[in-house]
Amino acid sequence: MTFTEDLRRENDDIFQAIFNHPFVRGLGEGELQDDAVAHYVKADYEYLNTFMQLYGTAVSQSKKREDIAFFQGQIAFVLGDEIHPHRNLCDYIGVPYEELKGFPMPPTADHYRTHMKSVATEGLLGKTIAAMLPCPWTYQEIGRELKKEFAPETNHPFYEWIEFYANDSITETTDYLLKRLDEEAEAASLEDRQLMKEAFRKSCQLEYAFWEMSYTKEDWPVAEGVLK
Ligand SMILES: Cc1ncc(C[n+]2csc(CCO)c2C)c(N)n1
Repeated sequence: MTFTEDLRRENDDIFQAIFNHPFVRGLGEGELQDDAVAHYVKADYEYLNTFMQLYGTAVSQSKKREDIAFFQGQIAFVLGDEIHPHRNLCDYIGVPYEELKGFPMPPTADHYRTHMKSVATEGLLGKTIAAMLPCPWTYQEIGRELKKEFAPETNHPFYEWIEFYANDSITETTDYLLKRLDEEAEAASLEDRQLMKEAFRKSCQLEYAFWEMSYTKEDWPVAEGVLK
C-alpha cells in the first residue's frame, strides 16, 4: 500500500463525515440557506488567496522544474477557474461576487490558513503538500459522490459547482499531488513521515470544520474580526 493509500484509509472517517455534512448534502439536494452560502463564499475567497500563497511557498521549496511548472499552473487555475464554483454560489443567492470579497476569515478558516502556513514554514516540500492535499482531494471526492448520487441536470442550482469538482482538472491536480507526496514520503525520515500524516489529518479535520463553520455561520465572539 502506498503512503497516500494509507492516508486515505486512515482518514476515511473524516471523508465520510464530510460527504454527510448538511452543507454538502444541501449542495446535492439543491437547497441551502442564502446566508450560509454567503458565509462560505466570503471565507473561501480569502482561503483561496492563502492557497495561492502556499503554491508560491511550494515553488520556493521545489528542486524540479516540473514541480515549479505545476505549482505556478495551479495559481493560474485558482485565479482563472476556481471562480466558477464561487460564481455559481453567488448566482444562487443573487449577490454579486464583488460584494463577498475582502471579509475577515471566521475563526475556523483562520485556523486552517494558519495550520497550512505553519506546516509550510518548516521548509519541507512533502509536508507542505501533505497540508495542502485535503483541499483538492476532498472536493474531488465530494464532486464525484454528489454527481453519482444526485445525477444533477443543467437546471440543478448547483450543477456547475458539482460538475466543476467532479471534473478531470481537479483529478489531475489531486493525482499530481498524490504522486509527489508518495515520492517525498518515500525519501523522508520516519519522523517526517509521521509529521506529514499529522499535517494531512489536521487539514482533513479543518475541511470538515470549514463546512460546519459555513453552515452555522460561525464568527468571532465580539463584533468584527480582522483581515490578516
Ligand atoms: C476550504 C476549501 N477547500 C477546498 C477548496 C477547493 N479548492 C480550492 S484550491 C483547489 C486546488 C487548486 O489547485 C481546490 C480544489 C475550496 N474552494 N475551499
